[in-house]
Amino acid sequence: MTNFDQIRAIAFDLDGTLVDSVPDLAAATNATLLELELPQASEEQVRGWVGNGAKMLMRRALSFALGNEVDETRLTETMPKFMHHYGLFLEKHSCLYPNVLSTLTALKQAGYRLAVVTNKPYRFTVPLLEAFGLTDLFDHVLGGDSLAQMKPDPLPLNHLLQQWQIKPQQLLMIGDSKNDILAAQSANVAVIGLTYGYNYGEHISLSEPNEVCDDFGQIGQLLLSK
Ligand SMILES: O=C(O)COP(=O)(O)O
Ligand SMILES: [Mg+2]
Repeated sequence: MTNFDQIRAIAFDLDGTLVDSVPDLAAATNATLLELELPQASEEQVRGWVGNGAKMLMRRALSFALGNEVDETRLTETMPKFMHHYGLFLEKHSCLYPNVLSTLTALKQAGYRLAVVTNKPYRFTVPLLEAFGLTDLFDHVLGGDSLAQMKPDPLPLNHLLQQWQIKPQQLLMIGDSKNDILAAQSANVAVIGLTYGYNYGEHISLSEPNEVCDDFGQIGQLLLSK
């Protein structure tokens, strides 16, 4: 088992890790497609499109609905529609995964510094955390548009290392997608992969995280049972 003794700070992914947000992402995607008079997508399809931010989600949705590569102008015109619809849904059908609140609270109480590093646009990230009572747990919140690059680029994690003035071996990333694992590996940061989230239908162990967990509560067991 990986030794996490040096870890002082933890960066959490959001969608598919803390919050099951696909029902609302699917509702907003379909509201957008409906407005464009395009065919609807299933929740299962949308689940496979989440992971690289809102623009990539709409690129994949339009490409499905139109049956071809998406014209950039059309995508640019569609984004405000999606952002409007998602802002209306946001947390309506979303929920926290089991053991998230209790584990985050225990980690915070144990002295770990916590951050959110998501590819979701920042403007949706903050109200979503607020809706689930998580805001006060995190010292830093980085959205997909907070910096010049999003995961799988290591920039958000390198940014945290700088903000917190800690070494890569003191930071741990926790996420459900290969984008989280790749970002951590590129930043030389240890990473735990979760099996219950969204990873394009691929098992997270294929990305070779340091540990794999099926339940968020197991993170507490790995980091608090000393
Ligand atoms: O919004 C997305 O595409 C994914 O967001 P995540 O990075 O929190 O999983
Ligand atoms: Mg995720």
